[in-house]
Amino acid sequence: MAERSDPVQIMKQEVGKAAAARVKSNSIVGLGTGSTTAYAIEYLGKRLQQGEIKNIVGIPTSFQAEVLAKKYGIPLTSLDAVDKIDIAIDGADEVDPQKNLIKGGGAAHTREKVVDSLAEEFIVVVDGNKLVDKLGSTFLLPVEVIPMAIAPVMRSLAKLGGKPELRMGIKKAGPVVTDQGNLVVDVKFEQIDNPAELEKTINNIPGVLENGLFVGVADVILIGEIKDDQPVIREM
Ligand SMILES: O=C[C@H](O)[C@H](O)[C@H](O)COP(=O)(O)O
Repeated sequence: MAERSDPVQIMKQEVGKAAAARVKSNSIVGLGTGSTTAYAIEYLGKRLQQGEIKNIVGIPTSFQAEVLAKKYGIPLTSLDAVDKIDIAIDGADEVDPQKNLIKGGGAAHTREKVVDSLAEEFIVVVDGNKLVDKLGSTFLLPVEVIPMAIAPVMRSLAKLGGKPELRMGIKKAGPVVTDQGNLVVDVKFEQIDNPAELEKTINNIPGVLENGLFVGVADVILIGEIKDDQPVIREM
């Protein structure tokens, strides 16, 4: 994990902690992916181990979430074994004033959308740098694509006005491969004026599994900020 004295890490840690503090005993918890949610998983595990809460089971949204849940002692289950998710905690790459999101910076948005959409309460944890007036202003839109369709899907995304780029691995030669064995295309759109429409349009391209627009899914946004050198949590 990154150095916790770094202001961004402090914001992520505090907001992760604040979200974990909202989980009640006897809950089925969707466990998101990414560096901010990692703190929430850590603190949730600590609350469970310290007996502050009991009878929690997690549904991981990625291999990363599964590994962290095991590390911090959170029992896991799957969607086959439950008929509801009480609360999900997950990060985001961008958040607009209507609580719409871009997710998928860690290539986990497909499973995240399944789990986060099923949750009765979906809490998003972000540091203040993730807030934008319009989605797409700072972050490329991730799209998960089945490998045999990569060329036609990239052409279709370009026809929609986007600039698609195949996401390449770091410390791995070749492209990023998702937990489902697919590829990720990151698309730059000049403006995303209608996220709901774009989400559906992209998902209608044959070969696209899911894109990172989360429209009308988030219930609460918890924002970690630093004010007067102190971390503060704001709710939207
Ligand atoms: O695929 C990854 C997820 O959507 C993450 O939740 C998102 O990228 C935010 O991650 P982080 O908290 O590391 O900025």
